[in-house]
Amino acid sequence: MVRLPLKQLLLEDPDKVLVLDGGQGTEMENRGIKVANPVWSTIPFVDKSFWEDKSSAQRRIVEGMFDDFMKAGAEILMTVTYQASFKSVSENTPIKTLPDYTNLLTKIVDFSRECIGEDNYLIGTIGPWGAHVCCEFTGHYGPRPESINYYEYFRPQLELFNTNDNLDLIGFETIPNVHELKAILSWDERILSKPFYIGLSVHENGVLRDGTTMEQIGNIIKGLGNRRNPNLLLLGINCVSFNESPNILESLHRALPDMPLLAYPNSGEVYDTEKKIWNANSDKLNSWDTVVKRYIDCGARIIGGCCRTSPADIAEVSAAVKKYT
Ligand SMILES: C[S+](C)CC[C@H](N)C(=O)O
Ligand SMILES: N[C@@H](CCS)C(=O)O
Ligand SMILES: [Zn+2]
Repeated sequence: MVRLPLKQLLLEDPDKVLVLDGGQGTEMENRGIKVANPVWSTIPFVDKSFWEDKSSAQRRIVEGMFDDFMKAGAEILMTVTYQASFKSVSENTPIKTLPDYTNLLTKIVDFSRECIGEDNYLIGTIGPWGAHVCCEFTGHYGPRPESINYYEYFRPQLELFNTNDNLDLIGFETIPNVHELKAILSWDERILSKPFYIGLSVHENGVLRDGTTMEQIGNIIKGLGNRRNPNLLLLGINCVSFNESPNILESLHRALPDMPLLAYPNSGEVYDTEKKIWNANSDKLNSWDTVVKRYIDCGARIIGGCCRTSPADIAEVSAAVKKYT
């Protein structure tokens, strides 16, 4: 293997900050793939022609997207599997059985590795339980969020990601609810046997979407003691307000000063879950240069962009990372 194992890289090179890619689902949409559907950005992979015709238009779009993020400086990239849980896929596409699902996910992971080559790192991304009911920006998980069987929901995707050597890291993204967070944190190395991170979905007022404070999250993690899964490499924020993201990351850093962090905010636009469109919010008060510096100052080791950020944004992230490391 050309690249060092990620855990080793983060430990042995404490000044290294990895540049992540940008918002894949929305970038695919910019390039002509209609992602407004129940499996969202997984949609092109469900079409047989994606695999049968290597020059299909959709395949070229996804390859072009990976290429442009790498040209912009990304050195750690994601599989497009945010809304590819077994539940989402089997309820909304012709892929109904576990073997067919496993086959699909394996093809997506292996294709992504081919796109990014052996030098770059690959993250197997897993959206939250709330993604399939579109409540990752509210955290409203119904009357008894503590009773949801999160493991059952994640297991098929997780088991495949654990064992596929093309993946360096598993990424739980946009987690908005503390019960879901606690469930993930309770899983030991038998369930999560590969390095992983958790990206929190945080309101612009600085609390998790369900109201949990960063201080409370810090206490939950500290309270794990020696039950903490050693594969938890990073904690951070994703798809959060661009303007507020440095303040939010700083509050997470105050709560957990020794924790390696990651940050990939969205463009600042706000998602309309009914119409599946993005609406302008407030003007950008900061530049990537400013936010990246503040992320690095509080211990960020992976920095990139989430929804509605493009290769042009990642080029700015990359320039700032070079400047401040
Ligand atoms: C991060 S959001 C834009 C993903 C899409 C959402 N869960 C939906 O289904 O519309
Ligand atoms: N990795 C996903 C995150 C959605 S919030 C994407 O970029 O589409
Ligand atoms: Zn996002």
